[in-house]
Amino acid sequence: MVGPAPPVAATRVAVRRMLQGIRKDALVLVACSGGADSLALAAATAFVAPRMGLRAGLITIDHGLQDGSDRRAAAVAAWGASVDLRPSLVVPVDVAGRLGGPEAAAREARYDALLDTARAHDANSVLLGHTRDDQAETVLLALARGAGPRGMAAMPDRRDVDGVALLRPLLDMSRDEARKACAALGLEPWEDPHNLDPSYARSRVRVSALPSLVDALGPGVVPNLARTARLLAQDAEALDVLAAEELERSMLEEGLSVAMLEALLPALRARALHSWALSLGCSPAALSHRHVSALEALVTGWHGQGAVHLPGGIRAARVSGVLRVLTD
Ligand SMILES: Nc1ncnc2c1ncn2[C@@H]1O[C@H](COP(=O)(O)OP(=O)(O)OP(=O)(O)O)[C@@H](O)[C@H]1O
Repeated sequence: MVGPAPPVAATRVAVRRMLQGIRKDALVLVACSGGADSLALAAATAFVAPRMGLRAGLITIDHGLQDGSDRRAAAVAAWGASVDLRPSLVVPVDVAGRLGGPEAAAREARYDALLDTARAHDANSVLLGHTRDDQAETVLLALARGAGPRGMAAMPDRRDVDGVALLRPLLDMSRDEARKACAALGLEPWEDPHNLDPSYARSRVRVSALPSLVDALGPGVVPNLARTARLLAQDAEALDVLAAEELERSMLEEGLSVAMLEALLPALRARALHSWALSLGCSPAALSHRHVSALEALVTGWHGQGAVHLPGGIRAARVSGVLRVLTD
């Protein structure tokens, strides 16, 4: 008997590994845009899940940003149903009115919709098709933007958000393998025109910056960037735990103790202030390192007495030795 083509087998092994340990009675949803990565992922899940006694469905988000996006989403969902991924759902989202740039807004709307839909269908996990190439691109982009270790830290292969696990089985695979898996299965992935549109920084990284680095330094660049991202994620996790403890210690009834924050190592201080801003209700997509730097300047006294404007109309100021939110 002839087995599946190697890239198809690799996607199935990756999905099987990820799904081990998933509760049998719950539903698994594959987030599928119709692109090569998530199509290969969905095909592997359709094959593997029933053999593991799991129920698997598909969800495709219609961001409504391109003409015909509703028809494409319907076609993806129809394909899902045809391979017995059920339910196979189209979920439209409203990207307008979200904070941040268009990419960040679409991402935030997408994740909200994925998590809400998972909860509504009693799914305990959502599978995402990110690959090693996505990791490498993210690191490079974050490096170029000066985002710091937090921005360069790898996407984890598992993240739990209020009872729903976001799982990324293909993180050790390349995009090329995903494409080959689709080709071997006779699937025709959709090419998102945004992925090639040079007005998006991520597209420029994907189409020219990363390939130039590979040309100059060899193919090891992509896995090495992905490895860097994993190492940074480990460091970031450790620092986040320490920063959370320091933030708690700095919390006084009237606000955050400036003296306590001032005594912290800069890496912990920046993280503690970032978490504080999030706890005030700032959207993660809109909160940038500039906001955190401005808060740090307040703490270290470089900002004078003025208030710092945070996303969402929140104003923070240093008043009598504490940082606190100003209300109008
Ligand atoms: N419109 C969508 N509907 C459902 N899931 C999506 C959608 N867009 C992205 N995703 C999920 O998020 C993952 C990452 O998407 P992103 O757009 O960052 O990467 P991509 O390389 O273009 O992915 P793909 O080739 O799978 O579309 C996808 O693999 C998929 O699991």
